Amino acid sequence: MTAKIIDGKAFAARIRGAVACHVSRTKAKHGVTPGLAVVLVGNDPASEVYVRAKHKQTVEAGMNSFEHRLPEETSAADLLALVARLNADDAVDGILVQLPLPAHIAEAEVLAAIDPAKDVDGFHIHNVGLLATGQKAMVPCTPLGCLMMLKAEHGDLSGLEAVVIGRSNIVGKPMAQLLLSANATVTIAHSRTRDLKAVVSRADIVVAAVGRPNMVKGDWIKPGASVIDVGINRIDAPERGEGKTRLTGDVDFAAASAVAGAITPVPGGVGPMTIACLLANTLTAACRRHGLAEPEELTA
Ligand SMILES: Nc1nc2c(c(=O)[nH]1)N[C@@H](CN(C=O)c1ccc(C(=O)N[C@@H](CCC(=O)O)C(=O)O)cc1)CN2
Repeated sequence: MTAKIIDGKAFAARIRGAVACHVSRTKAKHGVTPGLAVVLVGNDPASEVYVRAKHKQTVEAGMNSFEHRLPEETSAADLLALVARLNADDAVDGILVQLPLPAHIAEAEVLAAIDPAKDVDGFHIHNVGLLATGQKAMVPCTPLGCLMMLKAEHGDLSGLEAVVIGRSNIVGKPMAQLLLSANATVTIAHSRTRDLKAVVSRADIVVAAVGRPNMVKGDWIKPGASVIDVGINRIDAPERGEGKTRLTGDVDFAAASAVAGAITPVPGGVGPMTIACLLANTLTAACRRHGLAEPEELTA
């Protein structure tokens, strides 16, 4: 079997289009322009790229973008003071603090300071709890994007065997909760899982989010399974010239795509969905804050 390649770039473009449509309606009918505030502390080059892309795509969707760039040496107190101002700012519907933060700032304390209603990352413990108990929450962007792709592939996920490899708070755990809410039978595998190959090979859905290049082998995949590769690993690429690098996922793409039914590539798979879902979450947060109908097709 040769797998269908799930085109995350095209999927994300469709979501951004749907967000833009909703935004133009909320502006015209209700005079509400959703606003997203993104906070970047320091100069991490990858974070710079993501924050620039967030600003551009937010503006393209017709929303207000408020960018806050703070120096590396910013104190936790100053960052918390900015978060408090954004919480109180009525023009701001969504707040995102770009991760990772510099080592001297405790991430958990900053995430806990964000108003849960504006927590478009879905990382606040309040939203984590709502998601875990099957209630309406702000859902983390990357798992939300993965769920959208899986629903587009399968329709109903009821009864399917899903294996999530990785137990991070940002991807693995919320992904498992979403799959469970969609009535899949869910296993979370991790670094201590015994016989990972056996666990993965019974899955109809594999979500790999471990951050280890090409860890999931082609002969682990059940024929016809859907494989969602969340890993974005930069590795050396001497074949491209001296000192060159390239991105690769957590899955051995060439081998897995000969067996799977559908698979996401890296780059161009899950990555672009993360920002598209951030825009969707910002619109959802704005609708909830202003008592407007939510864009059902853009939520979990
Ligand atoms: N507060 C947050 N911080 C971080 C998150 C997050 O969801 N919230 N996720 C990641 C970074 N990220 C968005 O912030 C992100 C990562 C990757 C992509 C993406 O489109 N990747 C492309 C490849 C890009 C490249 O060439 O480098 C792809 O996979 O095709 C978008 C957003 C960590 N921090």
